[in-house]
Parts: sequence; C-alpha cells; structure tokens
Amino acid sequence: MSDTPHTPLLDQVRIPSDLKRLGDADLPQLARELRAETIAAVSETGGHLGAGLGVVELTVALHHVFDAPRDKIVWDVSHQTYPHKILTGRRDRIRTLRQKDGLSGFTKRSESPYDPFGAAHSSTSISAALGFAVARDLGGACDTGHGDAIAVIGDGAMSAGMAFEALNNAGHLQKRLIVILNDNEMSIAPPVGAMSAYLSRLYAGAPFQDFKAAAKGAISMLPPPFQEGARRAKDVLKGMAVGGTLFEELGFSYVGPIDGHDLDQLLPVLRTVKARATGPMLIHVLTKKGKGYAPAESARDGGHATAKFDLVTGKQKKTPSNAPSYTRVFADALLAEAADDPRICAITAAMPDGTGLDLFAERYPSRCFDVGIAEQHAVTFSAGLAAGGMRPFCALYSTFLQRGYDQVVHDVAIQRLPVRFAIDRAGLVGADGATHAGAFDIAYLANLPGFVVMAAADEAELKHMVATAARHDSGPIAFRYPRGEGTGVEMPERGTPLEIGRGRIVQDGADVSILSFGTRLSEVMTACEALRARGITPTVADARFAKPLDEALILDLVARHDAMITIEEGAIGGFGSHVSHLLAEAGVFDAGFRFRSMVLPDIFIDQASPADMYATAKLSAADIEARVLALMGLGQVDKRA
Ligand SMILES: Cc1ncc(C[n+]2csc(CCOP(=O)(O)OP(=O)(O)O)c2C)c(N)n1
Ligand SMILES: CC(=O)[C@@H](O)[C@H](O)COP(=O)(O)O
Ligand SMILES: [Mg+2]
Repeated sequence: MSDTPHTPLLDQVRIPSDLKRLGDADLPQLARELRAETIAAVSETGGHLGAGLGVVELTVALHHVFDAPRDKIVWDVSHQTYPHKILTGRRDRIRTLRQKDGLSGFTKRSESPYDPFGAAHSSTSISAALGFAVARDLGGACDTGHGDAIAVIGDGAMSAGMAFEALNNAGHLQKRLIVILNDNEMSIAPPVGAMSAYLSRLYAGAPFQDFKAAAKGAISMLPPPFQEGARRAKDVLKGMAVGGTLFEELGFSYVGPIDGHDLDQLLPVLRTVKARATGPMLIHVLTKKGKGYAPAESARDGGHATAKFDLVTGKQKKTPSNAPSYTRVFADALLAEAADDPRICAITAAMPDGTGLDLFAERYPSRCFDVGIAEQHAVTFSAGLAAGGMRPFCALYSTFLQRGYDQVVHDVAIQRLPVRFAIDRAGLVGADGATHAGAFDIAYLANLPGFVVMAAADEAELKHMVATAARHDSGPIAFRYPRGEGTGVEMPERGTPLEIGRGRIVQDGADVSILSFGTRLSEVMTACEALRARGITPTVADARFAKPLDEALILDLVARHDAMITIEEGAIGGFGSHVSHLLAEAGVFDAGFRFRSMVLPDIFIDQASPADMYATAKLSAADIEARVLALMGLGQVDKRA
C-alpha cells in the first residue's frame, strides 16, 4: 500500500451527488479506494481509525441511497466519520484531521452542511435525529431542506440511557425515523453488559431476520434477495415463545441483522426502507471494527485510536515519554491503596484503558466495574456503593462526568456520600478539541456544598491526592489531573494523605503572589525563571484545594504582597472565582488590593496541540510572565490586566 493510494473512482467523487452517478457495480471498488484513502490519511495524522474502517461500506451505501445534506445523517460519537468526510467535500483537507486549523475529528455543523449535527460524546444521535424528524413534520425552516432523519449508532453507544430515552420517545411518536445500529461487538474495550449480550443473541439465529414483516406475512415488503431470509425468520418466529425484538416492543420496525460490509445487502435494504418506511425503523448492521487493515483488525481495541503509523507494518510512531502518564500514576497509586483496603473499588464508564482501571480489573476483578457508556449510572452506582459501606473511586474523564452532573448533585453531594471522583483528562486535551476539553469540572464541583475539590500540580501530588481520597469518608471528594505525561518529578513510593484544605508554598518571594491550582504550576515556574532575570521573584503557592480553600494561606499571601494572580486549567467560575469571592468578602479589595484571575477564556477552543491550545487560552508561561509584569506596572499594556 503506497502513501497515496491509487483511487481512480474516488477521484471522481467530491460530494455525494458525484457518487450517485456511479452504478451499484462500481461501489465495492469505490469502498476499497475509500478504505485505502482513510488508512493512508490516518497514518499521517493519527486519530480514530478502527470505527471508520468498519463503516466504509455503510457510508458509501448511505450516500448512494440517501440525499445528504437534505437527508440528515447523524453519526453517533462521530469518531467513525473520516470516510464520510472524504465523500462530502473534505478529501482535500483530510490530512489535516485533528490538527490546529484543520478538520475536526468529529462532525461539526460549522465545518460542513453534510454534518447536520455535531457530536463526540456518545449516544446523542437518536435524540437529535428524532428532533430533525419532528422539525421536518412541523415545517421547521432548515437551510439544507428536510428529508429523512437517519441516526447511525454503535453497539457501545447503545448502552447509554440516553439512547433508550430516545428510542422510548421515538417509538411513541411513530414519526418516520431511521436508526442504524452499527454492531461491531466492540466499544473501545470489548463491550460489556446485558444489552450487548442481547444484541449478540439477536443474530445467533438466521443471518437475516425481519421479525415484524415476517410475523405479518409482509415478506414482499423486503427486497427479493431477502425474502427467503425473511421466510426463514418467520419459521424461527413460529418456534419462539416471545415475539419480536426489544426494538419492536418499543415501537420500531426491526430489520436485520445484515452484513454491513456487503453492499449487496446494504443497498437493497436501505432502498426498501427509504421507499416504504412510515414510522421508526431500526436496521441492525453487523460490521467489524478495523475492517480491511490487518493491524487494526487484530488490535485488542480494533484500532480504535492510533498515533501516526507506518502503513506497511502498522507500527505506531509514538514519541518516547520522559515520565509516566498521570493516568498510570493514578492507577498505580490506587492499586497500592486497594492492596491495604478491601473496601476500595473502582468504577469506569467504558474507559478501562483510558482511565488506567484495566490494571485494577486485572488485579481485583471483583472490585472493578466497567458499566459501559453510562456515566450517570456510574455516579449513582458509586453513590450506592458508598452508602453500602464501600470506598468507591469513580474514574471518569472530566468531559464525560458532565453527563452525570445531576447524579453528582442529587445522589452524591446532597447525601454527603464519600464517592471519590478521579477526574482524568482535566484541562485542554489537544486533538479531540473542544468537545473533550475538561474545562468545567472545577466550577461545577466547587459550587457544591460539602465537596472537596483538589487538583494535582504534578504526579507526586497526584499520589498524595489518591491517598487523601482513600481516607476521606466524611463526604464526596474529587481530584483532577490532565491527559499525558507527568513532569518527571521524584515520586514517593506511596502517597501521604494531605490535610484537607491546606495548600503549600512552592517559592517565597515578594511583590506579587501567584496562586496556582493544578498543573499550570510548571508554566508558572517557567515564567518565574524569566522574571528572575528581571529581578522579580513572585511568591508561588500551590493551592491544592479549590474547596475548601486554604483561607489562612491566601489571606497571608494578601497581607505580604501587593497583588495576587490565580491560575487554573478551567473555565471561569472555578478556583479563581472562589478566591476572589473570599477576598471580596474579607474586604481586601476595599483597600485597593490588585487581583487577577487566569482562567480558560469564554470560548470553545478548537483542536490543536495542548500547548497551542493553552497559548490560545493565554495560559502559557509567556502569558503568566506578561500578566505579572503588567500587574506590577512594568510590562506592555495588558488589556486584561
Ligand atoms: C458519553 C461518552 N462516554 C464515553 C465516550 C468515549 N467513547 C468514545 S467512542 C466509545 C466507544 C463507542 O462504541 P460504539 O458506539 O460501539 O462505536 P465503535 O467505536 O465500536 O464503532 C467510547 C466509550 C464518549 N465519546 N462519550
Ligand atoms: C472518541 C472518544 O471519545 C475517545 O476515543 C477519546 O478520543 C479518547 O480520548 P483519549 O485518547 O484521551 O483516551
Ligand atoms: Mg461498537
């Protein structure tokens, strides 16, 4: 396979209307070229490979049969949309995927009219598609017109409550809506849960079944190649004690399962559904994650996400790391705590590898729970575990914890239950962009009565925070840490529990104090190096806690300096806001004390390297230096200073 694959058919397709000019017989070849182009592009950019490879034929079939952008194809999570992007006018930029100023790794309304709905968090597609269907029927105004609404949702995403809320509503409304369940028997990790087992049972029998059509004897509704299959299904049905699938019970017509890599199955089924559907339809499609690229097919995660790689060998080009990742440090620290305490257990929502809990599951399988993509359940399940006398560590990415916020408030905080929240991917994460930024957790947790909220300044601090959380039984406690590797600091063998609400002085100085919360501390120290050359030495403190604040430390810094800057990797309303509230209430500003708060700006920052994103956010070392100078009246005019 060469870096630029030979793609004579794909070269003729810029947008879906070009694809419609091709005959059915051309489509398998087009799919081969599209797959080769996807693989070649991702080998240069890195990104989500496996899911896209699994839907190459489905993508071709959907764009051949339906009329996007009039028909709304809503991709769930949308990490599988690189082939869709190539077919919808973005091939010329496909090698900019997930880079600064490049294409997003997900669907994005502002990027293309062929992306009717943005996504990246899972299980939203059926709700959104149902919204399009209802808007169509109510005569809503839409720039691209109104046609069919089609949700493409994976088996992993189907495990989330939100997907079922949408099925429930759609089955009731009986609007024409098409849901394609792309079942590759994979989430990021192998799928978990009873729903996954149910889906597998659905296709344990005949290769193609349309229970509802068969039950009604409406076999003629199906395309000829499938009438025989449906007859077989009817026979199967006769012998079944229960009729229909779960989806039919919810008011959907169920068609499937069909082979999602066989265009001879996909095209006639989609055409029939397009011609005949009157209410909600669910088409169950079986695919293979990573299809057509051996290293992805054979990878444990189906090639879910990859760094840049060598096309021939599949070997990923990872930059060597200088320090363990925060995730690994958390996982090791938790293992150490769990060794001494049989009440410690761990919960992940479909991210065992991403959160490091795969290690916990290996060592303590009976105390580790992968609940599937179900963050709301993960939080309340943890609350129940805590109420039942366990010490649960609920390990979620900051961005995904957003989905469980009411559970955090209602089930955990109000009941003061000691759930330990290990919040990974805090702050800006890079290539996944704005949808995955861990920007809001400080604000949305620190405003909750009784919550302890910590941020690790480095990996040694993270160890201490795990130890602190393990021993904190009087209420909920959270600690946040970023994606990627640590700073390389020396680490103790075991963490030492911290005193709740006590920060630490990192460097003593004069004039200005910088109060840092989290891993911006290393940038603060870099800024201090530059300031030292100018004869300025700020005092630097690591707050460790956004809640409770170390009021004594903060007021002492105020007493000893003319000005204070807070800095955090979070949106407005977080640590800095709590500090400014404290100072305001203490009357500190009445005496003219100068205070600035460095937070993420009030915008969603697109994908780039984390360093680039923090530069955009004006939270880099250079920005801190400029802020200090401006505050001391020594620098260029800083509009915000
Ligand atoms: C709410 C939420 N939780 C977790 C994730 C992380 N995540 C991204 S893709 C994925 C697996 C999705 O599995 P599936 O829907 O079957 O798609 P596949 O990758 O198998 O095509 C997970 C857990 C997410 N995007 N959103
Ligand atoms: C699509 C999705 O939500 C995940 O695959 C996510 O991209 C994982 O992020 P990490 O690479 O930080 O684990
Ligand atoms: Mg899947």
